[in-house]
Amino acid sequence: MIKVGIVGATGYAGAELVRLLSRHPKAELTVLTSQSYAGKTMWEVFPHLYGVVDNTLEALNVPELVSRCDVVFTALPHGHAMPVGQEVMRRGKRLIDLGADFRLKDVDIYQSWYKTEHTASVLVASAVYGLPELYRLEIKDSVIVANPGCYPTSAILGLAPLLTDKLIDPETLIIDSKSGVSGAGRGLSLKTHFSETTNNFQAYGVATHRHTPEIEQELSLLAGMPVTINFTPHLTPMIRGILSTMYAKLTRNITTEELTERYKEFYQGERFVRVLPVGMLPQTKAVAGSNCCDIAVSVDPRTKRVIVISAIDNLIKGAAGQAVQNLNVILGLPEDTGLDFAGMYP
Ligand SMILES: NC(=O)C1=CN([C@@H]2O[C@H](COP(=O)(O)OP(=O)(O)OC[C@H]3O[C@@H](n4cnc5c(N)ncnc54)[C@H](OP(=O)(O)O)[C@@H]3O)[C@@H](O)[C@H]2O)C=CC1
Ligand SMILES: CC(=O)N[C@@H](CCC(=O)OP(=O)(O)O)C(=O)O
Repeated sequence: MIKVGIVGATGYAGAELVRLLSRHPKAELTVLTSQSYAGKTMWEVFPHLYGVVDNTLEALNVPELVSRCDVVFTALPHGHAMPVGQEVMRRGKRLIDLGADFRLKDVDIYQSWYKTEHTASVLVASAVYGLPELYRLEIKDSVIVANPGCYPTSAILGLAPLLTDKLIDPETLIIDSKSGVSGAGRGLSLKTHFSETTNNFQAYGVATHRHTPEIEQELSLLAGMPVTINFTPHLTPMIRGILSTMYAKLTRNITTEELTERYKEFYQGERFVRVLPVGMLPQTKAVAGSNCCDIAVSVDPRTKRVIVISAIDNLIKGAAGQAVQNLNVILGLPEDTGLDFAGMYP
C-alpha cells in the first residue's frame, strides 16, 4: 500500500480527495491535516465519512508529515504548498499540489497574479503540469505534480484540438465560464453567503482572474505561439460544476461533423474526456461526481466561429479526481482506479 498524506483535508477539495482515496485499492490514508480541527476525527467534521474514514486530524508538521508518507497531496490556499514541496524534494517523496503554487512556469507571472512571493522557485522548473491527457509521460516520473485549476481544466481540454491543429485564430479566443459555489472553498465569505448566491448569477474577476495566465501558458504551448485570452468566470447558484463556453474565429472551413470527428480522434483512448455526438450538449449534472470532462463542438457557418462547450465537476476532474488520476499515473495503475465515469443523477 502507498502511504498518502492530505494537507488541507478539511477543505472542499481535500475532503473530496479523502472520500475518493478511502476506496482506492492501493492508497492508505496515513496523515490528514487540518488547521482548525486538529484532534477531531475526520467524520466528526464530515458526517458523510462516518464509518468510512477513522483518521484523527492532525496539525501540520511538514518534516514529520513527509517522513510518514510516500505521496503527499496539498489542498491549501495558494502560497502554502511551497515548504511541503521543498521537504518532499529533500526526502525523495512525491507531491501532488491541488493549488496553484507550481503551475506557472514563470515565477514573475505567479508573483504578479497571486500577489505572493514564491519561496520555492527552484522547484518550479521540475514541476509537471498535471493534466494527464496532455502530460502523462512527464507526470509518471515527476517529483511535483501541479494539479491544474478547475477553470483551466475545462478550458484547456475544450480547446486543445483546435490549437494543436491551428484551426482557430487565437487572438479571437473568448472563454466564458460558469462555476458552482464550492469552487470558492469551504471558508465563510460574503461572496459565498447563502443570500448572496441563491437566485443570483454574477460575473467576477473580469480581465483579472488568476487562472488567465495558467490557461494562456498551456494554450501557448499547444499553439506553439503566445496566446492571450479574454476569460470571464461567473458564479452560479449551484454547488458543483463548471460549464465553459468558448468562442473563436476559424481559420478554415470545417463542418460541425468534421470537427467532432477530429475531437474524437484527438481524445481517442481518453476515457475521461467524452466528446459528445452532434446534437448533444454538455451539462454540469451529467458530470457531477464523475471524473469526466464532456465536450461538444459546434461550427456557426454564418459567423465562421466555432463554439466549444465543456463541463466538469470542479471538485472531481477540476481538483480531487484529477489528483487521483495523477496518482494512478505515478503508480502505473489504470487511470480510472478509484474514479467514476458516471456520477450522481439527478
Ligand atoms: N474548490 C475547488 O473547486 C477547487 C480548489 N482548488 C484548490 O485547492 C486548494 C484548496 O481549495 P478548497 O478546498 O476549495 O479550499 P478550502 O478553503 O475549502 O480549504 C482549505 C484547506 O486548507 C487548510 N488551511 C488553510 N490555511 C491553512 C494554513 N495556513 N496552514 C495549513 N492549512 C491551512 C484548511 O484547514 P481548516 O479547514 O482546518 O481551516 C482547509 O483544510 C486551493 O489551492 C484551491 O485553489 C483547485 C481546484 C478546484
Ligand atoms: C467559484 C470560485 O470562486 N472559484 C474559484 C476557483 C479557484 C480555484 O479553485 O482555483 P485555484 O486552484 O487556482 O486556486 C475562484 O475563482 O477563485
